[in-house]
Amino acid sequence: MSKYGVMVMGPAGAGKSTFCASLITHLQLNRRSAFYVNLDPAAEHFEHAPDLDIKDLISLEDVMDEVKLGPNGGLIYCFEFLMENLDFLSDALDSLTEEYLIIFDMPGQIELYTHIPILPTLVKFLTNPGALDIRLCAAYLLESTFVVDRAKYFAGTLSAMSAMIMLEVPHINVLSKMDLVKDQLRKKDFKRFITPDMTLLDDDPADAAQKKAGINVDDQGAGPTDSGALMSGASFKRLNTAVASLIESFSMVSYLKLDCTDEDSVAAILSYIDDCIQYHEAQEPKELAEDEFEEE
Ligand SMILES: Nc1nc2c(ncn2[C@@H]2O[C@H](COP(=O)(O)OP(=O)(O)OP(=O)(O)O)[C@@H](O)[C@H]2O)c(=O)[nH]1
Ligand SMILES: [Mg+2]
Repeated sequence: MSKYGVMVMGPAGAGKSTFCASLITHLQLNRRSAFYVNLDPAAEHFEHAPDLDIKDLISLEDVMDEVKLGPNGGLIYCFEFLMENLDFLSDALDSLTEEYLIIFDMPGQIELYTHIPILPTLVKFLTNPGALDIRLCAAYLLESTFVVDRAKYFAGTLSAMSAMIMLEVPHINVLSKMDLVKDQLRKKDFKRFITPDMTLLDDDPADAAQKKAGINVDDQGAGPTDSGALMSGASFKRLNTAVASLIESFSMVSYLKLDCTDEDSVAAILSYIDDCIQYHEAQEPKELAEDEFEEE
């Protein structure tokens, strides 16, 4: 029997846990079952108590105390420990029926999504048809406030693309915290950021600010120290242009918009997730209880 799940990923503070909480609330309001798995060994506060918490297996605090690692090395240690104890996941998830949406709340350390092969192995284990057989969708969140800084936006998009290529499961990319940019950017202007392309660099507000400060951003021949600062000047612009061109040529990333304060927005993201994993196709028609039947 297939199971259904979504793995919520993205950089630190992107709004992953908030989205998981809004998603669970929305599922509950729509009489759907959620199973919330916290895989962040440092997470302390939850709006909905996790049904399964990695901290019951290993906590970052203990690792940092006992193995004397820092927070990032400690996180990698926790995940390596999880990979050696996968029964912790299979024991809890094995009995779930196809009615459930299993929600994995991931940590925000970016190295987990880019250059360490732990996540692909974990995803392979979760989706293996001979074992848990979870139809999994990855949801990669990026903060919508990043659009104000083009360099950040393209760097974030590159990390989303890297996660997409690495995981090989259906994937959606989401610009979170839309309520924070709604007033600054008109809908029409925001549309440009849904599909990243190089034209977004044409009117980079950072260029104007740098020109005002007397930094040369246009000199094609300028070297790496032309501006005196590493994150500005012509060479930095060339780097951004190269990254933007790479993203455009792959043409893999486009974004959905999410505002967790708006239930319709959460519902829209859920319907994309449902489509990706074909959740509805596996559901048995539900019989209504007598009082619900009368209500209908
Ligand atoms: N305005 C606004 N704030 C949000 C939204 N989503 C999350 N936040 C805030 O952003 C901060 C970080 O949110 P989290 O959900 O903890 O982010 P996270 O990605 O789980 O963070 P880590 O697990 O630490 O990587 C919190 O202060 C949230 O209240 C949103 O849709 N709108
Ligand atoms: Mg979190």
